[in-house]
Amino acid sequence: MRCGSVSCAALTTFEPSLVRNALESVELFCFVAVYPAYWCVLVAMLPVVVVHGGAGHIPNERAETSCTGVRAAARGGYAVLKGGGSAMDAVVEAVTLLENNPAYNAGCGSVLNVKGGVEMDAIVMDGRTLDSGAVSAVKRIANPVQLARLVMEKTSHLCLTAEGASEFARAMGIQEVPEESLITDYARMRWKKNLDPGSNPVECQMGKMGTVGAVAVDTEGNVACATSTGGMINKMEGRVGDTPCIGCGGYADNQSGAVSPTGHGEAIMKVTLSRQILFYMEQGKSAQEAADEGLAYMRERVQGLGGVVVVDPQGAWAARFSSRQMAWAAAQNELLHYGLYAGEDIMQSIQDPDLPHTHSQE
Ligand SMILES: NC(=O)C[C@H](N)C(=O)O
Repeated sequence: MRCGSVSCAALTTFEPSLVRNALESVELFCFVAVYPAYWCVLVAMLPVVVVHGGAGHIPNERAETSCTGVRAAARGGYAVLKGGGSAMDAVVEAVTLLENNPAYNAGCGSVLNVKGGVEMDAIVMDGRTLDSGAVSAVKRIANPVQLARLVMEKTSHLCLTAEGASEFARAMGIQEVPEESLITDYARMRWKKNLDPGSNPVECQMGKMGTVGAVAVDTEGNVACATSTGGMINKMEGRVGDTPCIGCGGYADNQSGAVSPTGHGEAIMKVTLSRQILFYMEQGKSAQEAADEGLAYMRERVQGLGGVVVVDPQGAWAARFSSRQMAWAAAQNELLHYGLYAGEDIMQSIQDPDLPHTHSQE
């Protein structure tokens, strides 16, 4: 398993927005002059965005594409944050980019249900207010994460499903797309393979997953999460997984942090993985420790595998998984970290990706 998590003990006593506002005053000018190290560390921690492209087994021929996509999504989310956007803006941007990328099981590229159709789930949550929005089993929508955000912002509900969600999308002016435009040759090939009497759908389900998600902290110290998925391959029609269920497929609270998970949805739901990890953080565990403990609990208690990206409000982050692989990327302090295999942490400059990449093993 791997993680990125920055130690910042001195920072935990500072409220980022207070410090930033005070910077305009002479007092803080003196403070920065006297304690430049504190200021440097604070500036280094926020903003941050961490994304994943699904836990599971990524075939060799798809590894590079998976890594390229998460790097692009982290860059996109980070650009939003650097431009003054909120954590919510950043996670929606990052997940939209991943939904539009056919390499992942979300939006275009979603896995097919047993009838060969696409039904998608998505959630967003805002750590400032605990507002959340989700959609489940939606069809013919290019970007379910954006629809989930509209559910949060424009309705008094937390989750809309199936036909009701489509009706709401139409009322919001979201164009439906042909179902075919969401289906890749790869998704169809896997669906067909799983219909073979000799196939092992359980093994396949535990294998190539590819749900996408993001967590972020903006310069104000606000956290948010977003997750989007086509679900589990050859699932029953109408199956709702963990993703749109608050506390399972994501959770964000400014008082503790934000989590976006991926993995076997039924297992994630049984242990309410996202909320459980934040509970561990509330008990004093770091993002990395809490992620590991949550994943270990899910493995021991319900034999579930998966992965998570986690942030705390100070900007410490973790990308951890109990599955064989998880494509992930994190952008912070003008550096992009990414990895796919256990223990991998490759770093490159955000501004200049052509500079040599640095490898560090845990
Ligand atoms: N790939 C995944 O992460 C699947 C998703 N958690 C689901 O069960 O719907």
